[in-house]
Order: sequence, then structure tokens, then C-alpha cells
Amino acid sequence: MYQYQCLNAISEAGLSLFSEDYQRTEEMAGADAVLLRSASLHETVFPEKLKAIARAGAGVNNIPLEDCAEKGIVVFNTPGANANGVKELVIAGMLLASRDIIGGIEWVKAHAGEENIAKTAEKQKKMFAGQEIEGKKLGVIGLGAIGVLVANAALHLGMEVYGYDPYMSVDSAWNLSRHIHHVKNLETIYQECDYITLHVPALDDTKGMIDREAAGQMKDGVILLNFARDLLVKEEDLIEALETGHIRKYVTDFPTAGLAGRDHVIVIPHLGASTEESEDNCARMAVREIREYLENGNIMNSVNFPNCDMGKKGKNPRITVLHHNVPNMIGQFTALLAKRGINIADLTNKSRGRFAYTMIDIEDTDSSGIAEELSKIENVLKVRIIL
Ligand SMILES: NC(=O)c1ccc[n+]([C@@H]2O[C@H](COP(=O)([O-])OP(=O)(O)OC[C@H]3O[C@@H](n4cnc5c(N)ncnc54)[C@H](O)[C@@H]3O)[C@@H](O)[C@H]2O)c1
Ligand SMILES: O=C(O)[C@H](O)COP(=O)(O)O
Repeated sequence: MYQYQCLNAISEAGLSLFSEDYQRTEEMAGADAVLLRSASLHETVFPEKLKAIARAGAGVNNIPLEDCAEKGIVVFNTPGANANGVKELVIAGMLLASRDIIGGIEWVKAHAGEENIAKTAEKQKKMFAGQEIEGKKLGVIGLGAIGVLVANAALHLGMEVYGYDPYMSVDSAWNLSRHIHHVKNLETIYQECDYITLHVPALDDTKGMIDREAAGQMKDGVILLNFARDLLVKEEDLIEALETGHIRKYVTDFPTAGLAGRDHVIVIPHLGASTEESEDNCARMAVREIREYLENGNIMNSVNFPNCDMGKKGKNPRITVLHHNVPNMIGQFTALLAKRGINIADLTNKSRGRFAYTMIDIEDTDSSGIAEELSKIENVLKVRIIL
């Protein structure tokens, strides 16, 4: 029986995919797997039994990935599963920033109950006039699952789209419309675009990327959208640019004390992925990843270990070893099995940065004591025998 814990509300469409071999627990100490959305794990002391963490979503800056890897905990996310939900909200954000829809609706609310409201509205509506997005230039920074969808959708709305992503995947390249200008530097985006939208993860080299210098290169009156992470923008520099009107509007999915209620800022309470469809998609993918790892040892969509797949486990035990990516690990594993007279039916080893993963199918039914012996090898992080 496997135990799982949910640290955030995870859609039933996903949880119902757990078989009767899985039981929900409220205690992390007993959990084999944890599912979460944006709950922070940076202060968490991880229990020995924990094997997997699945982030039902894209961003993993709420999880200490290296720390988890050192403890032999595989962390997964659900790439692309909420991208459409975010794309739709970004388009809404662009429209809200272009037309004073919010101001207009508030005006109507304030005049509720007035007999002559229709007549007054016709007189007052010039206060809420705006501009159209068709024909304007949009810069998309980060052409991953969300960036590509936003870029293609904006193109269909008649915008001229510039995209920047030096690390773009082949999949994204396939999905991106060829009508998008693929630019090689951020300066072009800053200097050309009327709207700029951020779709990069919060990493060391992206945190604070929108600072005074970046803002200074942008066009006067630019509209900036941030549905990626608050940390990408230096708030004091942003506020300065908003006060001078250089940045005309900032639309963000991340409320902060400094921005909530401020003029020229539209703050949404992190709703990008909060749609029925995205929540269901993320939960389903997260549960499938956990089941595949716990039951077969296969890793797909990990963000701290390499992906590795040996198919469905056969009738004999499968040994899985998470370890540091250093020489002679496989030599030591196979020597240990050879010493016991155990033949290997199949073996896969994959590495990713400092970490690696080895899966071994043995031609023997008796695996007793192997896990203990393998665990003693230096640089081994976690051993599992899947029976
Ligand atoms: N608002 C929300 O609810 C919501 C929902 C999902 C994701 N997000 C955020 O959006 C981010 C992007 O999500 P995604 O699903 O598109 O992820 P993704 O991994 O598919 O795409 C990220 C893209 O950013 C690119 N990138 C990385 N560093 C870059 C850099 N320095 N300059 C330019 N491009 C760079 C990568 O090459 C990749 O193509 C997530 O990391 C998360 O922080 C927010
Ligand atoms: O990175 C993500 O997937 C989003 O920020 C969504 O976060 P949420 O699952 O907490 O809504």
C-alpha cells in the first residue's frame, strides 16, 4: 500500500486515478509521495520515506530541488498542463490593459439604481475609451508551453509578434507560428514592442531581469504583463517607471503589498492556472507521474533527475538507484550483483547534471539484502527494490 499527501487542493479528476493500492494521508512522515501546487517546501524537513513530489503545475521555485535530489526524492512537474488556462488569462490581461473595462464596470456599479444611468453612461463613456491590440507589437519573452500559445493567439488577433528564447525546445519550435519574428536579443523586444509579456521560469538569471535598465530601453507607454513570477521584476524600478508613465500599465498575476491597489496596475490573485480544465490536466499528469515512478521506477517530467523509462516492470524485482553522477557507479552495482551470482536482464543509466539514475531488472526472484548493500556504496542517494 502506498501513501500520498496533498499539500494543496488537487483535482479529483487526478486523485481518482490512484488505484486501491493508494491511501491518502495527512502526515508527510508516512507519505511515499506528495502532491502540491504553490505551497512552499523551502522550510520542510523531508522524511526518510518520501520518494516523490509532484508539482501539479509548471513553476517549481517553491521546491528546493537540489535538496530533494540529495535526499533521493524525485520532483516532477506537469509541463504544459495549465498552459492554455494561462494563455487565455494573458489575452484577457492585454485587453483589460488596453480598454478601461475595469474602470467602466466600476462606474456602472457606483451608479447602480439610477433611473437615468443609460443616458449618463453615454455622456461619461469617453472616460473609459481605450486602444485596440490589432496591429500593435507584442514581445513574448520565453517561448515554452505558455509563451508559444500566447504568441500564436496574439498573431491570430492581428498583432505583430516578436519572440525571444535562447533555449527554446524543438517541440516549442515546431508549435510556434513561422509568422513570429524570432529575435536574438532582449533589446529588440524592449525597443520594438508596445506590449511585453514574460513567460520564463524564476531562475538565477531571470530573477530581477526587468529592472531600471531594462525598463529604460522599453518604448514610452509600454504595457508589461507578468503571468510568470513576481521575482522577475524589480518592484521599486517598476514603480518608478509606472510613476513617470514610461510603463503605462503593469498586469500581473502576483499580488504584492507594494502593488495591490496601485494606479496603473492590474493585479490578479494568481488565477492563471485556476480553471477546471487546467486543474484537471495538472492533477491527472501528476498522479500518472507518481504511479509510474512508484510502481515501475520510470521517471517522466522530472525537474531534478533525468527522465528514464524501462517500460512496465516484469515478474522479477526491479532495482532502482538514485545516485551522484560520478565515475564507476554502474561498475560497483554490477560487481555487487555478480558477487551474489545474480544475472542482469536489463539495465539503464541516465544522468542529469550532478545526479544520475540507474534501473536494473534482475533474472532472479530473490532480492533480499541487495538494497542494504547498495545503499552502503558512497554517492548512492536512495535504493528501491520494486517487487
Ligand atoms: N500564472 C500562473 O498561474 C502560471 C501558470 C503556469 C506557469 N506559470 C509560470 O510561467 C513559467 C513558464 O511556464 P511554461 O509552462 O511556459 O514553462 P516552460 O518550461 O514550458 O517554458 C519556459 C521557457 O522559458 C525559456 N527560458 C528560460 N530561461 C530563459 C531566459 N533567460 N530568457 C528567455 N527564455 C528563457 C525556456 O527555454 C522555456 O522555453 C513557469 O515557470 C511559471 O513560473 C505561471
Ligand atoms: O507555475 C504554475 O503552474 C502556476 O503558477 C500555477 O500555480 P497554482 O497551481 O498554485 O495555481
